[in-house]
Amino acid sequence: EHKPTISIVVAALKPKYGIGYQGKMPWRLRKEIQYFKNVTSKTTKSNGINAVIMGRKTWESIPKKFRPLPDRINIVLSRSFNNETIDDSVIHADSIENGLKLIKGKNVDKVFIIGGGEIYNSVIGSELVDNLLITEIEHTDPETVPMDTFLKFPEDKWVKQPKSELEKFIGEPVDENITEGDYAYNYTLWTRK
Ligand SMILES: NC(=O)C1=CN([C@@H]2O[C@H](COP(=O)(O)OP(=O)(O)OC[C@H]3O[C@@H](n4cnc5c(N)ncnc54)[C@H](OP(=O)(O)O)[C@@H]3O)[C@@H](O)[C@H]2O)C=CC1
Ligand SMILES: COc1ccc(Oc2cccc3nc(N)nc(N)c23)cc1
Repeated sequence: EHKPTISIVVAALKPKYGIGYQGKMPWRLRKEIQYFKNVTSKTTKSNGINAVIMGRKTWESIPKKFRPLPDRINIVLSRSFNNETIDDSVIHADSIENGLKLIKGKNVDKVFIIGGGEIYNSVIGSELVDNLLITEIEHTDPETVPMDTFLKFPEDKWVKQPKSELEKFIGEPVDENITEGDYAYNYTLWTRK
């Protein structure tokens, strides 16, 4: 069984890497949402499937009719969960390690940690995480964008890869310098130094 790569995938507003406000994302970037759906769903492994790992609060803020996120195994983390497989697409676990144990044998290709703030910041220091897929967002006046959740990642421990490496990881070309309203953003891949 090949060991799946584990990547954080997040959209963050520079320079403070803000990611949320009052339980929501402070922006709605249509092409960026498409990128997120495509990257986390696309698998190059024959009859493979990807898994997404999220915190209980992020799961609860997905409207019932839209969860689980389709075409991906959804692993939800809560300290009060027993480790159990709920159905073909949903797994409950009390840690990432225990969640990963429950997907063994399911032909999982890539694993993506999709939020939220507490999950990101509790795993970003862990050796478990191989890649950071950060959509780096810029704004004409970032201080005017309301934020209360920030990605705390040690920039000295990670190195931003060239776009060619990101495209290799995803398996297709990516746009650059995308603008939507007052936002401009680029997709990036970071690996450990
Ligand atoms: N910009 C972006 O790309 C994204 C931003 N976000 C933003 O993040 C915010 C939501 O994040 P947040 O409120 O922190 O909630 P999370 O989605 O991170 O969920 C937090 C819950 O996850 C569980 N949990 C956290 N750490 C662990 C751990 N180490 N082991 C087991 N369970 C754990 C706990 O559940 P319990 O309490 O049940 O024990 C905790 O209460 C929102 O603002 C959302 O918009 C979310 C996704 C993407
Ligand atoms: C409320 O549920 C969710 C909230 C956020 C979420 O993650 C995202 C949603 C939309 C776009 C996203 N873009 C990137 N780069 N990373 C994420 N994790 C995203 C996924 C589910």
